Amino acid sequence: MNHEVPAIPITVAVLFHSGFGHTARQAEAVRRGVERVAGASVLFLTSDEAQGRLDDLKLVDAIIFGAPTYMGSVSGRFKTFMDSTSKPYATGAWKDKIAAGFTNSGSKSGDKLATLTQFAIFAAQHRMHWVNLGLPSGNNSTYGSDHDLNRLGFWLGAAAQSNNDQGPDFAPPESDLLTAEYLGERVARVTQQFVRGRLPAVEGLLPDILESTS
Ligand SMILES: Cc1cc2nc3c(=O)[nH]c(=O)nc-3n(C[C@H](O)[C@H](O)[C@H](O)COP(=O)(O)O)c2cc1C
Repeated sequence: MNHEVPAIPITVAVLFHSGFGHTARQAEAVRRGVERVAGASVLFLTSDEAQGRLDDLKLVDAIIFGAPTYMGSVSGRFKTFMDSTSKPYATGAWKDKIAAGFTNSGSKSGDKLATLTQFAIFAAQHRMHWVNLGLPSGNNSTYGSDHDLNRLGFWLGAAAQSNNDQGPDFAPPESDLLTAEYLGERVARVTQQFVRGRLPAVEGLLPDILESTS
């Protein structure tokens, strides 16, 4: 029996800020990952645009948050967006949506974990379900390299690093963009599984699955 998740239509918002274009490259990679999944479409918004699109965000199934790490936290412009969401917070408009996050910074660590943690707490305050990166850490052995997926070794979300003297045409490197793509695809697949679980129309599938595993 085929256990592939059927192509359930879902919308995933990729919602990000980028001051100089590096995190925007990462956001585009997340978008490509989502779009690889049949049935998934993307609402691609900067955090400035998103402040005027809160009604549209009510309708999406998942939101992937992205920002550069500035001074050990999300950028100020992204925080302005966060603080503009008190209405969906109060009404529970994002409750039970899927959430995930990504960040990029100049240093290999750069305190990116603080930014990913900030996204996860923000999602929890909105009563969303956090999805982690789902990759083992790369580049942590004698046969590892900077070409590995998750070369920076984060689990909470996707991390990227852009050398401070390189523009967004050159940074972040391909491995970080592929890591971001992986996150986008993972979130889309998890979202489909979650949405499928709430669909009364597919209840009939359950006995088949139980039979084949018993
Ligand atoms: C105000 C400011 C604060 C920054 N703080 C950090 C930091 O805490 N850690 C770090 O590794 N890089 C830091 N950087 C470097 C940026 O994270 C890096 O240049 C990143 O690629 C910028 O992404 P963007 O082009 O999407 O804005 C900072 C840059 C700026 C402008």
